[in-house]
This record gives sequence, structure tokens and C-alpha cells, in this order.
Amino acid sequence: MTRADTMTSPADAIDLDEVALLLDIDGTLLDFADTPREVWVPPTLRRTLGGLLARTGGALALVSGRVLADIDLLFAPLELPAIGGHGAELRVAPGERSDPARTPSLDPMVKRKLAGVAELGRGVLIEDKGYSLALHWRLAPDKGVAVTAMVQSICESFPDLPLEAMPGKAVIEVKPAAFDKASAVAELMRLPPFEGRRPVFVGDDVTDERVFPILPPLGGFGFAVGRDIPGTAGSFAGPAAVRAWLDGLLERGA
Ligand SMILES: O=P(O)(O)OC[C@H]1O[C@H](O[C@H]2O[C@H](CO)[C@@H](O)[C@H](O)[C@H]2O)[C@H](O)[C@@H](O)[C@@H]1O
Repeated sequence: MTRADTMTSPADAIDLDEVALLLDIDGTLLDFADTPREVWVPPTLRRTLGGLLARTGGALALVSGRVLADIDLLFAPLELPAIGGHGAELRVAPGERSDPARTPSLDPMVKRKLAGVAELGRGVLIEDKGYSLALHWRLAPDKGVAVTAMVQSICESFPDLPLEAMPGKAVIEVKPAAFDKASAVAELMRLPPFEGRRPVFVGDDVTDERVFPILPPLGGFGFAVGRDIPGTAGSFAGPAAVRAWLDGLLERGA
């Protein structure tokens, strides 16, 4: 870990009795894979997350661009509090359902137009998440610029719809502009058992950058993964370092 390496770092000073742990998934907890379906969740990570959930009195949540149904399949049988679909879904406790009326689906006409972007070539993948649609090019890196340009032009062709095209890691995703991870984290932190705790958020992506500035006013702080991000307390080299840190937190706080 950089900056936080000198081990009186904020990363080590965490008191599980007073923090809420908020964890991004892809690129933070999990190593990247060629396609969304190919990621692997180490069994030790499930055990650690389950242990930290108990140890924080339920104040641990995943904060992901993935939808809850997808998150639950990945981490099964573990079910965790989670923000899904970049804030489209919110589950405060295991076993609860996100309110389906919370966020409308992305307009089907927009989805159909976006699906046409896959014609740019083999390896451009469509991921339909209901609330949003993502176009991935990890398998076709040479198509990234063209995919991004087409997606932006399609969004501009719907001037009456409040759409947002969000870039990510070898992906661009179109969703309603009304919500994002930051608005959902702010909402989560107003609800028990998160309310009154200090949010500690770990994330790697462009979409995570909006969360970091809302943490200090809540008494919290953030850590980046794979790079330095201004306004964070430090950074982890990669998901393996994040997982090792979480293991250590549980051991020390048990
Ligand atoms: O907010 P996150 O939990 O970090 O989710 C962000 C996106 O992650 C997934 O896509 C990314 O990971 C894939 C698997 O490693 C990789 O193939 C892809 O290139 C990445 O962009 C997921 O598929 C998206 O729905 C999430 O929004």
C-alpha cells in the first residue's frame, strides 16, 4: 500500500466498532476477468466478508455497478447489504429486497440503439442490467474509442432523456442520470446500522471517484486501488492487497 504504508496509516487505525465498510467489487475485491461472467470469488473472501459483516454489526456493504441479482450469484451463499447498479438498487440488510419502484428501467428504444454498437466487431459485448446497458470492449481493445464515440452520439440523439454515459474499465455504460454510487452511499449512511458510523470506502474506478468527496463530511475516508486518487487516504496495489487487508482487519478486530 502507498502513503498508508507507514503503518500508523488510516488503513490500520480502523476500529470495527465505529466504521461502516463500503467495498466496490470489480477491480477492488475481485481481479478483472475477460468478461463479467468469468470473475472468481475466492472462498476465503466470502468468509472474511461474512465475518466483517458480523463484526461491524451489519455495517458492511458492497457498492457496485453490478445489479443485486448478479452480486448475489457471485457471492452465494453469502448475501450482503449492497448498493447495486451504480445506485439503482439499495439493500440495507441481507434478506431484504431493493424497492423495485426506486429506479425505472432504461428506455427500451435507447437499449435497442445501443445494442447496435456491438456491430462494431467481435468482442464488443452487451450487458443489459435493466436500469442500464453496458458495452464492454476488454476482448476488443482496439474498439474502445469507436464504442465510446457511438455511445455518446446515441445519448445525444435522445436530448429529452436525462441519460448519462459513464466510462469504466474497458466499458461504457448508459444509465438514467438521476442516481450514482455517491447519492446511494449518502442515502445508505442515513440508515441504521450504517448511520452514525464512519464510512470507509475502497474503490478503483472512475465511477468510484464521486464517492470519495462525500466521505470526510461524514467522518470517513477512502482508499483507491491500483492507482493514486486525490482525496483518498492511500491506495492498495490491487485486489489481492485489499483482500489481505480485510483478512487482517478481521483477525485484529475479532
Ligand atoms: O462497480 P464495480 O463493482 O467495480 O463494477 C463495475 C463493472 O464491473 C464489471 O465490469 C468490469 O469487470 C469485468 C470482469 O472483470 C470486466 O470484464 C470488465 O471489463 C470491467 O468493466 C461488470 O460487468 C459491470 O456491470 C460493472 O458496472
